[in-house]
Amino acid sequence: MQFTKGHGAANDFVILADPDGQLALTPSLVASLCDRHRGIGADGVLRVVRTAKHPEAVGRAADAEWFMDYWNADGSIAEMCGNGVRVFARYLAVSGLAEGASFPILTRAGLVRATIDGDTIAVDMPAPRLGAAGAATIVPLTFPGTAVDVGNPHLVSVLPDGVDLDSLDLTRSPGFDPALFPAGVNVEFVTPLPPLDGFDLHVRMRVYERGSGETLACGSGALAVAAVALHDAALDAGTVAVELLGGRLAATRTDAGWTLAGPAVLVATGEIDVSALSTID
Ligand SMILES: N[C@H](CCC[C@H](N)C(=O)O)C(=O)O
Repeated sequence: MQFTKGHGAANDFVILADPDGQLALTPSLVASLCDRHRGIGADGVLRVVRTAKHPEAVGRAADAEWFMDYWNADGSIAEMCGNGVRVFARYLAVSGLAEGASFPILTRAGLVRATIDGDTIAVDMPAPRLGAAGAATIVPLTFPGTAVDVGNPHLVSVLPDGVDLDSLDLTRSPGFDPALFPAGVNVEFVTPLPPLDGFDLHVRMRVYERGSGETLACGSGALAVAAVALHDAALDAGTVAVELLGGRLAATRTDAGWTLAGPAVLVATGEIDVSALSTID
């Protein structure tokens, strides 16, 4: 089976071209592909399938030719992946499956439009919906967090003064109330940075992703963090520079909606011997 490897700000993905939806992807196969020692290694899998050929997307073919079937590294499925859909767009453009610099892509969280500008790919994203500030507490850190829905669930905690982002142990999932997030949640920790020319706000974040653990970048998480930062600054529009371990993403709100922009690059292609993948059950 052919694959392509790509990443957006070091949030990396195995891309599987499956235009007719023939691949029998399973949680076990996805987890094996994402295994960084026994498989290819990635934070997730992007399956490229024609909208008309995916059972979850039937009827939407008129909106977009391609559907992003996103899977987390543990084999779970997620509704949205902001870095993934940007890498997906790069793949469509490079492989000639999409024409022009701007085109629609269907995701489980709805339709997004990707716009390619050299090394940068921007996507319009679902408008983040904020829950009540402080309604969710991250334990045992006991930091208050704000739930943010970006099509997928996020819990954003602005660190108290004096708490160093690098001091957080994100080798395991931060605790949260499962009653608040029955399907799990991506947890972001954010701290302000000094102003940066060309941006209204400047922050730094780390993230423990649902289904993938700590990743070097999270696009939907950057949008969730930007939404909380703009809200806390009483700004109803603006561009937030979000520094992540893997690089910088820009999250912008205008009265037309929200966009996420940053690098998206394809680094390799190869052949998978599926029979040699140890299934991780
Ligand atoms: N782990 C996330 C999906 C990937 C999100 C992230 N990689 C991004 O770029 O948005 C979830 O289960 O909702």
